[in-house]
Amino acid sequence: MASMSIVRVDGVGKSFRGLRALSDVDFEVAEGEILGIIGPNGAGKTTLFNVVSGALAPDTGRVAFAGQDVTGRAPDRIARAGMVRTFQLMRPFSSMTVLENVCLAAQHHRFGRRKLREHSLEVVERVGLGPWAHRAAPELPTAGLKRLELARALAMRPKVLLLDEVLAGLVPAEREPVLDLLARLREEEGVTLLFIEHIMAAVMRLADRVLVLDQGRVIAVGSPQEVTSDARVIDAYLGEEPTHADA
Ligand SMILES: Nc1ncnc2c1ncn2[C@@H]1O[C@H](COP(=O)(O)OP(=O)(O)OP(=O)(O)O)[C@@H](O)[C@H]1O
Repeated sequence: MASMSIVRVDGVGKSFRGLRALSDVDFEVAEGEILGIIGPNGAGKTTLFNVVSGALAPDTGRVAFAGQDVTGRAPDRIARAGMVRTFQLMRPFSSMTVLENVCLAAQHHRFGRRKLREHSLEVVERVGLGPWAHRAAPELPTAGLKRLELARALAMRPKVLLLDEVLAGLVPAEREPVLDLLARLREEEGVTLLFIEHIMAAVMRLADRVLVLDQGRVIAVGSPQEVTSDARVIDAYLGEEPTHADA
């Protein structure tokens, strides 16, 4: 079957000592598409990213990126091939500046020293951390650390970016520029985005399609409107909306 999809997940299952974190997960993402991933705590969202990015080998099923089977391939190889993830808890190298942290992520491009710094500084400015470029990374407030995590991923020039709750811990005013940046990445560079997010307003605004996980299974896939009016989704997740309130 001819396919335009850049990411393809087929029959993925993963258990942790008998706990089925993922069961028979299938989906495809088209190049340049923005896929939101939602679901209650423990639904398997992060585990799915771990499998797709190579951090965890699935028990069953396959992951393909750009037509290549990458199942079980090392995460750094997958990242270098162009599928890059961010982490919920970012760990900057504490003895380094913001810029140095980004340079480190960009290093695999084998740019010369000057080009590496130029490229990294561009990315630092792009995420709005220009004024912080030469400060020690741990001095950044939460919103800054989130941006640094995004900058490190962008420095790798991803074709596919997997974002694990990039908005968590940000106040609404801090979210807007991040959402704008993500929308621009797709518009201007055709970057494909998969993003795990609890903030529904952000999902509604950014996602072309939404995939809903519950207890390790895909219970719905569709447009944000379709998914949010789906009775199963309301039951499993949106019904408890107050616990996901924006606070
Ligand atoms: N390395 C691990 N060892 C054992 N159990 C794990 C491991 N990773 C995840 N799990 C379990 O697998 C299930 C799915 O977890 P996962 O973190 O993928 O869910 P999630 O949807 O990302 O949740 P959250 O929204 O809280 O981040 C949970 O029950 C979790 O406790």
